[in-house]
Amino acid sequence: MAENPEDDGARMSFKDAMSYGDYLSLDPILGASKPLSTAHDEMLFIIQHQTSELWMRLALHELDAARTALTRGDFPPVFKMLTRVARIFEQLNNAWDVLRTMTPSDYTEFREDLGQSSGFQSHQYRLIEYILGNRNTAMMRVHEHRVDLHRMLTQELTQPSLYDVAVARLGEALGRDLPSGALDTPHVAQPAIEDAWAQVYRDPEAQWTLYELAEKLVDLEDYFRRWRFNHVTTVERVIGFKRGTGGTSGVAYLRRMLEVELFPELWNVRGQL
Ligand code: HEM
Ligand SMILES: N[C@@H](CC(=O)c1ccccc1NC=O)C(=O)O
Repeated sequence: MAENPEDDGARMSFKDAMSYGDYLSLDPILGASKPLSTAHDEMLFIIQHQTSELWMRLALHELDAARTALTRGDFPPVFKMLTRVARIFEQLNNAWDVLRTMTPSDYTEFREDLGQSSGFQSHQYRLIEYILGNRNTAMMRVHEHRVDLHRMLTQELTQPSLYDVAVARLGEALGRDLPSGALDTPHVAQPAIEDAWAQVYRDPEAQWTLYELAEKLVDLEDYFRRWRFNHVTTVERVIGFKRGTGGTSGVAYLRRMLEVELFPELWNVRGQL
């Protein structure tokens, strides 16, 4: 006889109680995948982006809380949250395997329907970059028509980045005065910061907590770089060297973005150990 979960005590009526779908707001979530064309692969394209945005939402939640904890010098939760963010990026990196099943022929069927929309206009992606310290304000203009989103980005730039806060903790622990940099420009490598990290790496036992923080940040950037690399490789595979719908040169633009370093001193220091 087939199993009837009711016999095992499962609640079967949700007329008067919150159900799974209620709790997760599945009606709006699932109702939001709305292909514009009849092309079979457009659903894949939409779901891929929507799930990415949900994971980015979680990454932002974690990064913001990590920054708050790091500001008060509470390291253990910071480590836990940064590990989770690296795992989220790993998840996003693995997701490219699904999207790669879409060929150029499949994509061409609906690319025109995308108009001039592009991932370039993802405000959450930009917020992640801003919170990590890559604060290129030129990227904000595409959000001018959305006052609420523009305000979120502007508000992010009023706070020190996660990396700025990490450097502040580093300076404190070593008793050194380290440069703090501007809030509204991308972080630029500073020899004094590199030297401070070098002190940590030369004697990890003496500053174990900062050593662990440094490695968590490197790990995070490592996964982030892999995301950028997977993106540009997928883009080349699917649209070759066509211009992007967002108006950039496409692959050439994305290749330049591969050169962006979030925590440059942490990479540079490796050469001097
Ligand atoms: C077939 C799949 C994809 C293609 C052909 C593609 C293409 C492009 C191109 C050409 C650009 C440059 C901007 C432009 O001119 O449009 C771009 C930027 C971007 N795309 Fe994609 N993309 C794809 C999938 C994805 C996915 C799955 C995401 C995940 C959310 C994503 C997120 C982004 C982001 C965040 C940018 C801005 C990058 C930056 O400014 O550094 N893309 N994409
Ligand atoms: N920039 C892409 C279009 C694209 O990928 C896209 C379009 C709308 C929403 C998300 C997108 N994904 C990433 O850029 C292209 O040029 O084909």
